[in-house]
Amino acid sequence: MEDTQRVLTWEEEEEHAKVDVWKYVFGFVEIAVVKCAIELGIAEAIESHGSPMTLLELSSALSCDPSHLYRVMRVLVHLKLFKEITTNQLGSKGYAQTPLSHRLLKSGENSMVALILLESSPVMLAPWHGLSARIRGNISNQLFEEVHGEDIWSFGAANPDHSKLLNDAMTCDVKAAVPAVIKICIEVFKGLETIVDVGGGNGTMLRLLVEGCPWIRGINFDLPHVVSAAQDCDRVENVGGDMFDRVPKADAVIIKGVLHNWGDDDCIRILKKCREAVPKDTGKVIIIDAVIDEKYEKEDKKLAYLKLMLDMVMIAHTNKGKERSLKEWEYVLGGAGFSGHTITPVPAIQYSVIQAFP
Ligand SMILES: C[S@@+](CC[C@H](N)C(=O)[O-])C[C@H]1O[C@@H](n2cnc3c(N)ncnc32)[C@H](O)[C@@H]1O
Repeated sequence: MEDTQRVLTWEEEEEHAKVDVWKYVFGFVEIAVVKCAIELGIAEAIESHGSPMTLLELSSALSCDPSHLYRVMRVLVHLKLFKEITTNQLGSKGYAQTPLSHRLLKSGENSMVALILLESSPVMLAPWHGLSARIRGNISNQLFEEVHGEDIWSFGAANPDHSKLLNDAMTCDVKAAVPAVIKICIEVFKGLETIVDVGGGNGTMLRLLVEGCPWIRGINFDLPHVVSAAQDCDRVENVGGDMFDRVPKADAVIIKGVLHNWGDDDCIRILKKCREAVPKDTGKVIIIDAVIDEKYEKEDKKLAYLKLMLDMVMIAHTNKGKERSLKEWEYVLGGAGFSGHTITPVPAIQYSVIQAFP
């Protein structure tokens, strides 16, 4: 995509830098204020009120001190999470929802609450303090393990509340991604009678998939402690196990947001198990993950940045996980013995659909 913006002079950049650097001083404040909004239930209060709320209405509904709430709302309005609109001819103002604040509702198809609460939890924030030590190689363990004494999946097995938050957080992402995938890639699922979702978490992806493609039956496959808390759903069977040992057989495997948690060697091991689980002549493995466009040619800048942030998250929270470029995907797919693949970027989200053929 051609960049039509004029290149700034050093002096102009210097002027911007004076203000821009504060983003790195107080960047965490945005997350803290959004977390505060979620915990106070601001979006719920305005939603159940049914129309814009004045400061006094909102502070009384939330049992908050109006002067403090006013300051929080001033930031949230500045961030365009909520908007302040004139509600009558006398010029009274009220706070109203936006598409972003709808994502701060605890329930609902667009909710991102669990994901925000997970990533801003003390458990997930703690490893970030060791990022430079990890990059220098002063910490050989994964950062998460260094801080919590075990990897993220064992930690989840021992801490059911954290495991639930993690699975609920993944559900937020699935609800945003799967309808977009089905819309652009319905052909991928035609002709499949059975599909196994490897690392399928609480089964939300398969629920949405069998709803969108009613000809499919699914197997939700994940670690035993994860599937034991999975939801029951018609035409979906929950199976516990370890993807490094075996993957249940089906016409196709789908695997979303799992391979980026692992280094190349582990990825190849997982992909080999996936390849062995599907018929050699008609089967396929459908990978839903990010593909980093290293040339930044055709990409939306916000999505490109999101993928780079996700890549940092992989360093903080996994051992050798990473977001992969096209070449890196080709390497692991080739290493796992696939004969060919196609890649379809899904518009407006960070993922591509990679179909790999045995
Ligand atoms: C980042 S989550 C992705 C969940 C879901 N696919 C999604 O996209 O929302 C990774 C999943 O891999 C599962 N997992 C980790 N190790 C596993 C293993 N050895 N065998 C099966 N599943 C595993 C985790 O329990 C978790 O549900």
